[in-house]
Amino acid sequence: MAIKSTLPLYERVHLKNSIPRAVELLILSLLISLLAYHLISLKQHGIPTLLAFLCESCFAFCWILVINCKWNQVKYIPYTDRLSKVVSELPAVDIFVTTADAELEPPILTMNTVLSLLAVDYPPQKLSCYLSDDGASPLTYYSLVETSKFARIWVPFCKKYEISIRAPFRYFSSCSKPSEDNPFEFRQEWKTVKDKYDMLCQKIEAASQTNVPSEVFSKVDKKNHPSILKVMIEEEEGLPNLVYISREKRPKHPHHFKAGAMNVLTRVSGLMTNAPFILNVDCDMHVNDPQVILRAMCIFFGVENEKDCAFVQFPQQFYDGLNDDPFGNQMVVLFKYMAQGLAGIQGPFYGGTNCFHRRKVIYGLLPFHKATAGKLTDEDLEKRFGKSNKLKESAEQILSASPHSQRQGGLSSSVEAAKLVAGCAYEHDTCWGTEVGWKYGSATEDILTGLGIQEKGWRSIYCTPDSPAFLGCAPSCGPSTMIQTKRWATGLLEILFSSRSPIISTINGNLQFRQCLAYMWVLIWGLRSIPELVYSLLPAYCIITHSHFLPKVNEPAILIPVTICVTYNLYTLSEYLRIGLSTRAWWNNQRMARTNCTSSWLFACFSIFLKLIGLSQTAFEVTQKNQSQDDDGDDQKNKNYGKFTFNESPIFIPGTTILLVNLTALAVGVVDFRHTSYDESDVGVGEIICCLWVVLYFSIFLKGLFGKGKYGLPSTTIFKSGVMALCFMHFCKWSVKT
Ligand SMILES: O=c1ccn([C@@H]2O[C@H](COP(=O)(O)OP(=O)(O)O[C@H]3O[C@H](CO)[C@@H](O)[C@H](O)[C@H]3O)[C@@H](O)[C@H]2O)c(=O)[nH]1
Ligand SMILES: [Mn+2]
Repeated sequence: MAIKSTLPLYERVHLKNSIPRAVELLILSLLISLLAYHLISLKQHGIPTLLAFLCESCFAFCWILVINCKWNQVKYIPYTDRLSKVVSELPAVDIFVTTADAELEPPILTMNTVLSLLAVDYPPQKLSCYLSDDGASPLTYYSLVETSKFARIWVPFCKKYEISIRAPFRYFSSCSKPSEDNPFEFRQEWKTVKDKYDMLCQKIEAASQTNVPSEVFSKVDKKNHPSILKVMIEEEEGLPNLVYISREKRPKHPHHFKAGAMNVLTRVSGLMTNAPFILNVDCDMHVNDPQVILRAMCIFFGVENEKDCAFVQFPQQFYDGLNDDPFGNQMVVLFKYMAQGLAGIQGPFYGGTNCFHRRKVIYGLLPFHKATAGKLTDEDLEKRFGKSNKLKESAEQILSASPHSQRQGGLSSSVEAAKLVAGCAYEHDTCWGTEVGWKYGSATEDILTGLGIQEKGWRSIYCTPDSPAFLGCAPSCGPSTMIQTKRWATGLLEILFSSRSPIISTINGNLQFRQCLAYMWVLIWGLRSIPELVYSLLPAYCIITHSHFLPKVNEPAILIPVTICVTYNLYTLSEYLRIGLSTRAWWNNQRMARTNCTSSWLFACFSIFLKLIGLSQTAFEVTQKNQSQDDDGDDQKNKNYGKFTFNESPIFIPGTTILLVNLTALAVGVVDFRHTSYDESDVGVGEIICCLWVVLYFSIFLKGLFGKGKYGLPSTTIFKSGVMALCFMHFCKWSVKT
């Protein structure tokens, strides 16, 4: 028995990566040689070389950050079968789901997420699921009422037959009919459950067409309403608790978007169930692996030192992803190598969803303080957590790590107190949003909150079971992809330029130096747009002005950029091929990376600039979540499957401009080439090839020039870009004269 209990609950495996490391260092040394070459030839070539030198210095710096992130690849493997031998009683877990807009986030998706959570393999009496609805939508409310009824047959069905997929829409689409080999009883029940699920879908669909009748929602304005709170399932045999919350909103009070919603969820659940662990997911992220909570518990209970695991982050993966990831938003490679590398430093960043937290960490506990409550007076508690006595009590319980005492009365008895802590004035003069809970001040509240945890010295753990733990949807058209990446880059810059930047945390706090570099890698996304923009115009500039930034083809130094280009592309390609992705996916992602960088990230820079000079505020634009691409006919659909779409947004101007400039430069280059013999020509072959390469990278826009409808660039965008391109040409001419 003694032997059994010493079996570890998880294993930490170092993955061998000597070859990638060697290639990374090779690329770095080549970059340094290129810089040296530019430095030497600075006098001879002037401005273009200087610009190239500056841009390449930025690229080299980013590359160092990348190498740092990827250096130690680590994987965690939890052993759920050992859990019951080590942990006699599983702890309670409060689950938070956030939704904000019933149109962009169809309630049926949210309901599937909720159902998949209610049906996980974990003692149901230990689970409570809280849905926060920032849209205060009667439809979402109604859907949840109906879902709670359906849950009463769905959950027992899943458990009885050990159904492997517990989001009904995924289950029924993967299994359209049980085979005849199944027992009669199962087939019968399957039919009933399927009929009930279809009915649920129909009801929600019908309700979305009409105004939903509801006594709770008479005259609710979603931007101006009191807290709405309803316990839908309470301590029922075999079912977790289920609670609906729509926090109070008033026009004059900032609501802090998702972070605000998370803090309300934390307080309300603190009053009602106060579980020591919290799982949070976005409304589109359903559970794909029913054992996921058990896996997380293996890690929480398996770590020798609590400090090593503030939170357990699972990767974001997506279902029904378009083939070969045309929009570059499935981020498979990113999650694989980057997050796995972070796992080898101080742990992964918090990703905002698919993450298990310790409640006490969210409450701001320091890792080396096992319990602080002894030292906290009532006044301290009030300053941190606000006026609610019940909340103060519950927080004290969490911070003092006193054994979980039985709640007085059920959830329903806390409804009034809970409405109070869900009020928009509750956080006044408290630490919510600063030292307690999810942090305010960035559109990427996840990174900011995770940084706040890690700077205290906590570590985190990245868990990647073979079958995806959670699955969600990725944006399915051009504009929403761009808006999402713009929001991320904006939020990240907000952190970089705030007093909470990781540099300060490393100097004053307990953030490890290498972790700080890792944060820098992600925080500077927006800034990278500037050197990339310059670099994508540089070859064109050189061709038009008959200057050079690359060595001539007959100089031996030309081998440096050529080798960088070949090695870098083979290296990134191998990352895709090693995990079974296609060459096409690699190319699509490279292309999107350039597009995102010079468009969305550039706009992020603009919006941060406007914010810094006090002209505007940043907001959280919710991503559209439905997979159906469009309402065109079926044939049409197949032909346009995965094709990039555009709209009037100015975000498409930089990409179009870059394309137009490079096309013009190519034309100029070809003409020049034909009018002069090779030897006397100033046109650099290297520059021409670069121009071509840029055109290939921006081929999305090339297609957009000729596309029809939403697959084409709007004529106003083309016109504006044309004007910008002309200005650039003018600038080139002017710069030669002076
Ligand atoms: O005012 C708001 C805005 C958003 N949300 C919710 O926040 C979640 C994430 O929003 P989404 O539009 O899906 O953004 P994504 O860019 O897909 O989200 C990623 O990036 C966010 C940070 O930018 C993280 O918070 C998310 O967890 C992460 O999945 C969704 O459940 C929303 O319902 C709210 O509850 N209230
Ligand atoms: Mn999302």
